[in-house]
Amino acid sequence: EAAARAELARLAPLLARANIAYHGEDAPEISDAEYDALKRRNAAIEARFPHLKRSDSPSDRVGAAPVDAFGKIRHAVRMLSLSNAFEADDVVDFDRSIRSYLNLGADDPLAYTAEPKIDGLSLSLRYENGALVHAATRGDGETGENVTANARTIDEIPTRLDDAPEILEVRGEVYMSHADFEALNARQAEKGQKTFANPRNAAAGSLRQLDAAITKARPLRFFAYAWGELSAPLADTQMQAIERLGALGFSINPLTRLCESLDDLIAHYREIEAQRATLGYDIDGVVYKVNDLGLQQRLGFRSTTPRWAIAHKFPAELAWTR
Ligand SMILES: NC(=O)n1nc(-c2ccco2)nc1N
Repeated sequence: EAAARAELARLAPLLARANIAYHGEDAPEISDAEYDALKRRNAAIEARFPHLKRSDSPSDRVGAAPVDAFGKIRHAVRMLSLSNAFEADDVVDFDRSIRSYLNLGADDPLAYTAEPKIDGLSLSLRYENGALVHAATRGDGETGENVTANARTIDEIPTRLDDAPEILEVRGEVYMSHADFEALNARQAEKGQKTFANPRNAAAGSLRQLDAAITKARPLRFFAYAWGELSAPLADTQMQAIERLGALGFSINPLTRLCESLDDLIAHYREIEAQRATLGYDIDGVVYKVNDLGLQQRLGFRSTTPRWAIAHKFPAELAWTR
């Protein structure tokens, strides 16, 4: 017990600093895999000794507090992170927990979508009557940074939509391709300016610029995969909603698939993993979501993650090796 208390006391500041570096200065000190492992360790101790959970526990935090330099935007619908699955057994547990929550039998049909988990930074885009009114980073999940001028410079982010619901918040990932990342670092080095550790940091550092002209000069991409506030439903299922976002003009990841069974999910995970090295951009897993939006509604959210989705991560790559 005393050892557990001491370990939690050691982990809290370590994870807090790693969190700021990862989300704040866009230059992490420890790898994602180490960060994930420390968070798992912390959660395991808290599960074993619930009364020892600290008030500054990293388990309750999503993302990082927005920095003041940007204006702040309060998300109408919280932007959450995803719980992680590392082994196939975690995926079986995920499906089982959903079936028990919904009183579904083991053999009742339950479809999921499987989408590549883009390793970039989350962005929320608010459209009113088809016009982009603001763009915000995730921040701490409740409040993000206003990066509207920056988002407008990204080609794959439409500033006007036809046939959209009056209020439509689209969520997705801003990312940079490997080729664009290498070329940017070469230009940065030539100019004697800082180079980036990996494409995610390059994307975050390029989007979170107070001078949008700098963002405009950076090769940023965007995949849409979720939504926030809606004045009318996009569709009845996750798959149809994604297709509707595509029809509205957003880039949708072509590896997104509807899976009718767990075996389909795992098969598609392996399919995406097999293509990982040739995609030309970083992914760090596959996101499974319950396809029926009525069931998603019933499943709802835990404190920081949806019950209806999980991120099935790939084994960590030893270092950023490309
Ligand atoms: N990062 C990423 O690619 N994500 N993240 C979600 C997500 C997070 C919460 C709801 O959906 N979905 C995908 N494809």
